[in-house]
Amino acid sequence: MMFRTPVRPLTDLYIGLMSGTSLDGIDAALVDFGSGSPQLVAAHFEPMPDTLRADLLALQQPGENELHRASLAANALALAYARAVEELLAHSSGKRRAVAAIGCHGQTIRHQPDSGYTVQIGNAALLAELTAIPVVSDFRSRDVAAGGQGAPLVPAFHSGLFRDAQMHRVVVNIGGIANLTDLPPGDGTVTGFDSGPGNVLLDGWIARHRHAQYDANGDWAASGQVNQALLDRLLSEPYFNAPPPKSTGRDLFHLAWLDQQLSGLALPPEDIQATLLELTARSIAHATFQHCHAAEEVYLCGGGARNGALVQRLQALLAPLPVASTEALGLHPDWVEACAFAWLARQRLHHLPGNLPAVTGAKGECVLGAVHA
Ligand SMILES: Nc1ncnc2c1ncn2[C@@H]1O[C@H](COP(=O)(O)OP(=O)(O)OP(=O)(O)O)[C@@H](O)[C@H]1O
Ligand SMILES: CC(=O)N[C@H]1[C@@H]2OC[C@@H](O2)[C@@H](O)[C@@H]1O[C@H](C)C(=O)O
Repeated sequence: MMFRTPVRPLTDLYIGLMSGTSLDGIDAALVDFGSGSPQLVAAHFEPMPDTLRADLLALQQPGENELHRASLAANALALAYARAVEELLAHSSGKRRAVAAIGCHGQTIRHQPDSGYTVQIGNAALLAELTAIPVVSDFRSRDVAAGGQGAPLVPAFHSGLFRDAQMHRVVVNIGGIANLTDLPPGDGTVTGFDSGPGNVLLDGWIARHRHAQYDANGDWAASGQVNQALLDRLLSEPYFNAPPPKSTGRDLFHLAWLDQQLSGLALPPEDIQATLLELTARSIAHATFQHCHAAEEVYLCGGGARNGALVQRLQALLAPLPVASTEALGLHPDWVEACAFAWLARQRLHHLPGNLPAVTGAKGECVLGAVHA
C-alpha cells in the first residue's frame, strides 16, 4: 500500500481563531513561531453576525431541537471563521500555503467538566474545506477526559511568553469570563484558574437596558453608585471561594443568575451596572491575593483591558501592585488568546502537550485537539 506524503510542510506559521464567551466576534491572529518567541504577523477582528450571536446565545441553555440548531450554528460559525481567515490572509498575501494549521477554539455552548464534558462548536471539517488549511479544534475535551477542567488553557502560553526570571507576575485575561495565570519567577509551578465573570454580566445588563453591545470604557457603570447589599449578595456565590482547579462560564454567570440576586432590591439600572463592574474588579483582586500570594506585577489582557473604569478599580484594589497591559510585555491585549490557540495548534502538530495539569487538575499532560488535516 502507498501512503500519500503530506503535501503541506510543517512550517512555523500558524493561525489562531478565538471566539470567546463575550460572543462579540472572532479574533484571528497569524503567528510566526520560527524565531523562538512568537511574532504576531497579522491580526483581524471579525464581528459576530447579529443573527448568529442570537442563535449562539440561545444555545447556552437547554432548548427545543438543540442538536439541529447547534449543528446549523456550527456551520454558520465555520463560514464566519473562514471569512476571518480570508481577511487575515488578505493582509499577508502569499502566506496561505505556508500556514501549517489553524487552531480554532470554537464557540463554547456548554461547559460542564464536573459532568465530564465541555462543548465547543464550529464545524472544523467545513473550515478545513473552505480554507484548504488543516484545522485543529476541540482543544478542551482531552483534558476533561483526563479528569481536568479543560480550562483555562492559556496559562501554558502565558508561561512561555510572559514569565520573567526575577519578577513574580500575574496575567489576568478579562474576557466574558476572567482568568488568572500565576507566574512565579524561575521554574516554580505555574497555576491558573477562572476568577468568575469578566464582562459577561456587564454586557448582558447594558444590552438589556440600553441595547448596547458593551459598556464602552465602563462609562455607564461609572455614572452609577455601587450598591453594597447587592455586591455582598453577588460575592456570596460559592464559586468565588472555591479552591482551584476551577473554571466557569455562562452556565453559571448569566442574567437569570443576576435576576435571582436582584430579587427584593429596587435599584436604578446604572447602580446595578456599577455593582457588576465592582464585582468583576473585587473577584479578580480577591483571587489574586488569595492564590497569587507573591505577586509583584499584574498584566491585563482581553477586552476588559479597554474598560477604563474597570482598570482604575483594579489598580486601586490591587495597589501597591503595579497593573499594566500585556502590551508592556510585547503583545497587544486584544490578541493574546488568538495567539495562544495558534500555539496550541502548533503543540498538537508537534505531538506536544498543551495543558498544565497544575492548572486544570488533569491527571497528566495531554496532547490537545483533534486534527482535520
Ligand atoms: N472599549 C471598551 N470598553 C469597555 N469594554 C470593552 C471595550 N472593548 C471591548 N470590551 C469588552 O471586552 C469584551 C470582549 O473581550 P474578549 O474578546 O477578550 O472576550 P472573549 O474572548 O469573548 O471572552 P473569553 O476570554 O471569556 O472567552 C466585550 O464583550 C466588551 O465587554
Ligand atoms: C470553557 C471555556 O470556553 N472557557 C474559556 C472562557 O473564557 C475565559 C475563561 O472562560 C477560560 O477558562 C476559557 O478560555 C481561555 C481562552 C482559556 O482556556 O484559557
